[in-house]
Order: sequence, then C-alpha cells, then structure tokens
Amino acid sequence: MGAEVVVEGLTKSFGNQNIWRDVTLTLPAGEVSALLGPSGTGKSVFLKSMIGLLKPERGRCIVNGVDIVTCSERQLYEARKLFGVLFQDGALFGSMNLFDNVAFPLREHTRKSETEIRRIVLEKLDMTGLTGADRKLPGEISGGMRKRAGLARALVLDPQIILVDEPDSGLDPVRTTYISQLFLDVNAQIDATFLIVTHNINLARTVPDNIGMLFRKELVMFGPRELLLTSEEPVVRQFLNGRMDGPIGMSEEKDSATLAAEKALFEAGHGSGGVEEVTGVPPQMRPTPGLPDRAGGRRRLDRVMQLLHTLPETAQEAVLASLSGEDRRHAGTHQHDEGTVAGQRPRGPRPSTHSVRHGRR
Ligand SMILES: Nc1ncnc2c1ncn2[C@@H]1O[C@H](COP(=O)(O)OP(=O)(O)OP(=O)(O)O)[C@@H](O)[C@H]1O
Repeated sequence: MGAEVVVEGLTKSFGNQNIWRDVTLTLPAGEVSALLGPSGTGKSVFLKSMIGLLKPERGRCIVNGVDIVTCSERQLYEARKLFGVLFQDGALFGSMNLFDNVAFPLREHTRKSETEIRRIVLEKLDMTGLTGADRKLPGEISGGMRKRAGLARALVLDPQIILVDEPDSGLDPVRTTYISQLFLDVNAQIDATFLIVTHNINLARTVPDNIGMLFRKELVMFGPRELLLTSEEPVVRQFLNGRMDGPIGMSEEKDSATLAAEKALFEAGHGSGGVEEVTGVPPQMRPTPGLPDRAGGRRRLDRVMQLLHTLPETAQEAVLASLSGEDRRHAGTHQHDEGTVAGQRPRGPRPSTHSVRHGRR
C-alpha cells in the first residue's frame, strides 16, 4: 500500500516573497489527489518541498514517520526512494534510449544485476504501454510517449508516492485522457499514493479522489472531489469555468478596483469567456476492465462515508449519488426514499465549504 503523506502548517517563502503559508492536508494512502491553482501560486514549489528539494521555513511533511522538512540528509536520501516523480516534460536524458532512461534509477540506486534490471524495465515499459519502444530515443517519440516513459522511470524503484507535475502540458485532450487512464490503471496495480498538479479541468473533474486548490497564498480547500466540484466559492467556480469574471486576474489575483471595473464590463454585456457553465460531479474514471479494483478507492469510500456528515449538503448529495449498489453494500448502508443513506445523515453543524479542509489532523 502507498504511504500517507501528512502536511502540517507548511510555509514557504523566497527571501521576503511568501509563496504559500500554513498549508495543511493529508494525502490518504493509495488515493489519487489533485492540486489545482492559478499559475504562479506555488504548486510546483509544493511538489518540490514534498521531496525535500526546497526547504519550507515552517511546518512538517511526514512520510512513514520521517519529517522531510527537518530530517537529516541521510534520512532524506532514504525517504526520497519512496517517491516517484513525473516532471512536465518527462525529464528524460536526450542521448539515452528509453531502456537506459528507465534503467537509470536502478543502475544509480540499486545493486541489481543487468538481468534483473532488464526484467524490471521491460515490465514498467509494458505497464505504461511502451512495449517495443525501448530502443527509441526521446527525440524520436511523441510527447505522450515521453510522458509515459517518464512514468515508467518513476515506477522502477517501486515508489509508494507518485508526484506528477502538469501531466497534460503539451498534450492534446485525447492524449491527456489516455495518460489520466494510465494513472488510474497504475494506481489500481500498485496502490501508490498519487498527487497530480494540474490546470486541466477535465482531468481534475474525472480522475482524482481528492482535490485541493491553492489561491492567495493559501490552501483554499482540500477534501473529497465532491467538496470542490460542488463548491460555490467564486475562485473555484471561476477556475473550473476558465472565465475572466472572478477573483483570479491576468497575472495574479485582482485588486478590488480591477474587480469592480471588470464586473461593470461584464454586466454591460462583455463576455467573460468560457463556453458553458461547468457544474456537477461527473463520474470518476475507473481502471481499465481486467485490472484489479482500486484498493485506494475502496478505502476512500470507507473514509468518505465516515466524514460524510461534516461535508456541505451539496457535497453529501454528490457522494451519495455516486454510490453504486456494490458501494452501498460495501459501506453497509441502504438507501432511503429521499436518496440518503441510513446512518449517514449529518450529525451536528455543517461547516461552510470555505472552512472545510478535510485531511487536517
Ligand atoms: N527557486 C526559486 N527561487 C525563487 N523563486 C522561485 C523559485 N522557484 C519558484 N519560485 C517562485 O515561486 C512562485 C511559484 O512558482 P511555481 O512554479 O511553484 O508556481 P505554479 O503554481 O507551479 O505555476 P504554474 O502553474 O505556472 O506552473 C513563482 O513566483 C516563482 O517565480
């Protein structure tokens, strides 16, 4: 099973430029999470902080009992082996063929024989749909194949956590869906914890179990996908719809004068972009038939049913509407006439969407 990652009160600045502060979230073991946010909000900085390439000034990032922020170099060296990272461009060595690129971490970090290395590399190339491409150079293959090769390389040390930075960059919508499918297929096969940083709304709406969003130097929310996808927060609605109308501006957040001036323009009939209103919680993609069920998905179901009563009503409804008959049997629940699940009605006050940050410990 993948490792849980517990982030508490993480704060990162460069000199006197604060990037984000007090970020607290838990990536549940073996689940797929996504981190959204406008450009420049520090999503890549967050990924780099998780693997100790950057040092936040405050807070903790705990993986298997080790705090990545404060641990020794030796502990960090060991902890990094738990991570597989897929960078935007695959970060392949241009002069090495795919076999050698994928074999690289094994040759660097293990004492495995070439026979064993060959077995592992071919297995990972097969897992990522690259059988037969092992002798190709990165320059001879498409962007989608390069990403898959980057994923194959990220998998060779059997990571417990896989970090993915903007997997859709440079890919067409169809290839983006294929790589999304691959993430869920890999997750089903190895049960690793995933964190995907993305701007891609289709991916964000259909792939992750959990979604978070960074804005104005803070984590606006983090929780089950239904929480963000049903949120009425203006920044969330604007982001999901890709519109100019809202708090996100051209290069950063808008000041109140700009916001008011733009609002007047939109009210006077100037279009704010976007094609149609993106609403609702579409079905989540599933592993390709024939692959195992996602163990992380099962655990997520139990987890979300436990915290269901703490979610806003619209998110609760979306969770309940997404349950299959099998899910209901697994959760040991049955449906009432009005579509609620026995034993899972809200107990106590419901927090507003804005204040909910599930995963906080
Ligand atoms: N090593 C560094 N030194 C100084 N500033 C940095 C460093 N790395 C990142 N930054 C700054 O941190 C901010 C956040 O950058 P980051 O690349 O994490 O944003 P992002 O949310 O991933 O953006 P995008 O979606 O465009 O990739 C930017 O202002 C960037 O200039």
